[in-house]
Amino acid sequence: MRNLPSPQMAARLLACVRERRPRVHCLMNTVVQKFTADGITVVGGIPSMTSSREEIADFVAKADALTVNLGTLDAEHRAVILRAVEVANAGGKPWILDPVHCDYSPSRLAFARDLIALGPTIVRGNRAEMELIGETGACLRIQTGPVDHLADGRATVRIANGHRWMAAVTGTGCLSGGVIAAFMAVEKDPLNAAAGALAVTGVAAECAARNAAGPGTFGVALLDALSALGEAELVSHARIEHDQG
Ligand SMILES: Nc1ncnc2c1ncn2[C@@H]1O[C@H](COP(=O)(O)OP(=O)(O)OP(=O)(O)O)[C@@H](O)[C@H]1O
Ligand SMILES: Cc1ncsc1CCO
Ligand SMILES: [Mg+2]
Repeated sequence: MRNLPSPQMAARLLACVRERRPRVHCLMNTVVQKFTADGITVVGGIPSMTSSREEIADFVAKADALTVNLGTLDAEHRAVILRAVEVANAGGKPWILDPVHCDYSPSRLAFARDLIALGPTIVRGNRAEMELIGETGACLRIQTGPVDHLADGRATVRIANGHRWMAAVTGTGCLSGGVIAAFMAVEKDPLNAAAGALAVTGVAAECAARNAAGPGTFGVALLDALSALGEAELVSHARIEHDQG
C-alpha cells in the first residue's frame, strides 16, 4: 500500500529539508528572483540562480534539484534551460517546470510542451496555464489556486491551505516551485514532496496573514512564517485530502 501524503509526513519532510539543506538551482524569471531565493532559504534549502550558458552545467551538476520557470523567456534562456534539463536528466536529478504565461503565447506553450516531453518530475502552474497544458503524461501535475490539485495518475491530492493574499503578491507560485524543488531533493515520491511543500507554504501563509496589514507586509511575513513554522503547528493546520487513483 502506498504511503500517501499526510500532515505528519509534511512535518517530517520539513525537518529533513532543514537538516539536510538541499541545493536548489533555479532558472527563474527576472521578476521574482529574490523572493524565490529567499523562500528556498527560509525553508532550509540553499538556492543558486545563475543562468549563464558557460556555467549552467556545473551548477546543475552540483544541485540536488532544479526549477525551470518560463516567466521571462528569451532565446538565450531557452538554450540554457535545454542544457540544464539535459544535465539534470543525465544525473537523475528531479526538476520542476513552471510554465508561466504559456497561455499568453503559442510559442511559449510549444516550448513548455517540448520540455514536458523531456520528462520533468513535476509540472506546476495556475489554473489558466494548467488548463491549457492538459495532461502531463507520467509526471506529477499540479494546479495551484485557492485549493491546490495534485495528480500523478495513481492518486489525487488536494491541499486546502493558503490565503487570498497569496494571489495578491506576485511570485507566490514561483516561490512554491522553489520550495517544492527543495522537498523533491529529500523525498523520492514527487506526490509526497509536493504535498508537503504546498502544505508548508499554505499553513505559513495563514500564519503570515495574521501578522500582516495587506499584500505588501504579507509577502515579508510569509518569509518570516516559513522560517518560524513549527512542526506541531503544521500538523494541526495542514489540510491534505487524497483519493487513491
Ligand atoms: N485564493 C487563494 N486562497 C488560498 N491560497 C491561494 C489562493 N490563490 C493562490 N493561492 C496559493 O498561492 C500560491 C500560488 O498559486 P497561484 O495559482 O496564484 O500561482 P501563480 O498564478 O503561478 O503565481 P505567480 O505566477 O504570481 O507566481 C499557491 O501556493 C496557492 O495555493
Ligand atoms: C508577472 C510576471 N511576468 C513574468 S514572470 C512574472 C512573475 C510571476 O509569474
Ligand atoms: Mg505563475
